[in-house]
Amino acid sequence: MTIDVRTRHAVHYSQSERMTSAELRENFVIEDLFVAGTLQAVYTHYDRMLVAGVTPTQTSLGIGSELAKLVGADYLLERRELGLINIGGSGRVIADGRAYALQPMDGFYLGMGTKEILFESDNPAAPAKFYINSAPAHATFPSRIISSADAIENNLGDSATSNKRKLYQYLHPKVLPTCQLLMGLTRLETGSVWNTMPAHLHDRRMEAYLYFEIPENAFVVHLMGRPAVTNHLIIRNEQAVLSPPWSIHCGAGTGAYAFIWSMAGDNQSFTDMDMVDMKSLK
Ligand SMILES: O=C[C@H](O)[C@@H](O)CC(=O)C(=O)O
Ligand SMILES: [Zn+2]
Repeated sequence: MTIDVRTRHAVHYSQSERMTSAELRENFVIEDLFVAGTLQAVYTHYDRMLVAGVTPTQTSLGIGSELAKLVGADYLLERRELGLINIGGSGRVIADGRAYALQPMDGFYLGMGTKEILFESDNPAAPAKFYINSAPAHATFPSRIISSADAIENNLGDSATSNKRKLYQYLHPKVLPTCQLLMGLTRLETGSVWNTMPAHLHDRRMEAYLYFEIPENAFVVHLMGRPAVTNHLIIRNEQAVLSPPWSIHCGAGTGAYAFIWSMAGDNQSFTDMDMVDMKSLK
């Protein structure tokens, strides 16, 4: 199958707090997003966010009728917008006949109304890996590349607390208008391992994390749950985590790593976070 589509239902914390590790993974971890020559899609009921990984090799891969059917439209972006960041080799997106070349770590926004979408890699041996998020939209904003240089750089954390990191805002109101989607990339500095510490909540926006640049034997311990009832998820390279509105989302790696965070929901204010008192974590 070159296109695989799965659905994830929204989960109440009273259920997740009783789950085994395997059940938590089935509901909150996406293990195989980047499978050579395929499009892997997960339709979540958190703000109807669609999370997908596209890894084109010899031939192009397109967003076709399976995803249109999934959202009950003539084509996926009939009433949706799409954002992506390329975490693989160079490649391109062809949108309604127009080609957009994307280097590693380049981002891309496709506005509502785009009908035909194809993905290609320059070199099948080092394929592009397009990490995609799509959310419902109400207006058409211009499609455009957000190069890694266009993203807004923020310096966060401190090496003394092992959380020194650079956070790049790609899909952000200061960079370009979108309906819902916010998207960016955070990279830990060597020797730092903690992301999003101290942790926060934002009940009005869901969030997804795609962890990458994790060496083979390394991993990230991602923390989820209500602050007083946390669970952990062991995350390997290029696995994603769905973060429900009621959940903290932070983690520590066995070394440095990077991740793409993205959000959809009621506002686009990146700084709208309810900080959690770290003394309350259990
Ligand atoms: O709501 C914002 C998100 O949780 C992330 O952007 C946080 C993050 O990447 C970090 O602190 O490193
Ligand atoms: Zn957050």
